[in-house]
Amino acid sequence: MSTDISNLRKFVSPEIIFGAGARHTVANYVRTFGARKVLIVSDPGVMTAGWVDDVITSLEDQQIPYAVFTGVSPNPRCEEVMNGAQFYEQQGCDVIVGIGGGSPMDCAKGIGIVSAHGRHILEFEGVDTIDVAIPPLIFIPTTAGTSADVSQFAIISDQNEKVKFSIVSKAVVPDVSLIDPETTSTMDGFLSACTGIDALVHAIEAFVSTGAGPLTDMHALDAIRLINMNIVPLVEDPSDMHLREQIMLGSMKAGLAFSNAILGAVHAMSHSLGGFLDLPHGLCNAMLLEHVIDFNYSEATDRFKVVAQTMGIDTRGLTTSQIKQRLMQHVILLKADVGLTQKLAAQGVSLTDIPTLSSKAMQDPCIVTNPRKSNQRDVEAVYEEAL
Ligand SMILES: NC(=O)c1ccc[n+]([C@@H]2O[C@H](COP(=O)([O-])OP(=O)(O)OC[C@H]3O[C@@H](n4cnc5c(N)ncnc54)[C@H](O)[C@@H]3O)[C@@H](O)[C@H]2O)c1
Ligand SMILES: [Fe+2]
Repeated sequence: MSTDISNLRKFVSPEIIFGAGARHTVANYVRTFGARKVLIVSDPGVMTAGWVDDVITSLEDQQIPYAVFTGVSPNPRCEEVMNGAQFYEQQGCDVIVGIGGGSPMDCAKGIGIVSAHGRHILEFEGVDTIDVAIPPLIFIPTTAGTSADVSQFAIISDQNEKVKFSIVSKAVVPDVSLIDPETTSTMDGFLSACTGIDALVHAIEAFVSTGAGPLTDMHALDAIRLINMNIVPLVEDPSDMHLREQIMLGSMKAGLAFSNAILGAVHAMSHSLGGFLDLPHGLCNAMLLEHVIDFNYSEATDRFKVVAQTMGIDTRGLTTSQIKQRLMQHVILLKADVGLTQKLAAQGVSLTDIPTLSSKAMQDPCIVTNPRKSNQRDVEAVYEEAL
């Protein structure tokens, strides 16, 4: 009997511990890897918020040696990965705990890759480029957005080329993800909005991706429902821990979906934009979302109809074109309600930048699973709409 391998689907995920207080169990998980010394990777903002101290307390309670690396900026850079890998070697570490948003977690993945291979991080751009086992990774996300703690992506910024590049591999799925909604309580409204919209984009792009399937769809739809329902109330009342938990759950489900179904043009274009202007990742996605939906809609009408219904739009009696308009309008209003009304031009993008931005977006792996095949001119037109 022959098997058509194009019909096969795989699903990867870390061991996940979800719930308030999960971060305090970090030393127990470190122990299971027999760690000699732990490298904690974080950034100054997360350090100031106090979350790194909780990791240190947990490790000290069990007399586990550690070193702390916080030289990571938003949109983590190649040099930061290389510095972190050098520090990891100097300190004789053998397990990595990443605590923070997507930036420290991606930098931690990069440190693991570089220390295992002894080569520059730039050499690992692309899909399945990792051929040596990397050190155990235990992650604690402090934003409810990127889900780098469950994903097989690492996104690093190359400031020589002014572009962010993707490393996609099962090897960068962490071993353990301690998802603790309490860590998101110190995010301000803008960060909560940017990261929440990033998670929503993950879920929508995963659901309409050409890599979508039965193993990812339920996570994507649950994520859309949870984020759509709770993100505006959360930004209005950032202290509501129940809402924080719902958005964290939505983010995790979006992460499981996109890690396995991959993403689409919003992320391809957003990586290009974020590398070019060093803007917050969620903001880049927000500025592009409805314009990419507009471009993609005709190639995935049935799927977008389900997205619209999941966001509470009553599609009965509506034509395809009316559903599309209602969905785009809903997305614009949702973004406005969380304070994200920015346009590309005001962020520093000019018409003459668009060919370069587009050619870089065309090289991003996320463009491959976009539901509508796109050429460079298509991508340019979408950037122009978003100006
Ligand atoms: N690997 C993946 O699967 C994946 C997916 C999407 C995005 N990303 C990447 O993740 C990065 C963005 O990550 P992000 O949006 O989580 O933000 P971030 O990690 O860049 O953090 C942004 C700022 O928020 C601060 N911060 C983080 N958590 C905080 C908290 N709980 N309280 C107070 N301040 C806090 C940080 O100190 C930092 O100054 C981008 O580089 C993006 O490309 C990766
Ligand atoms: Fe993202």
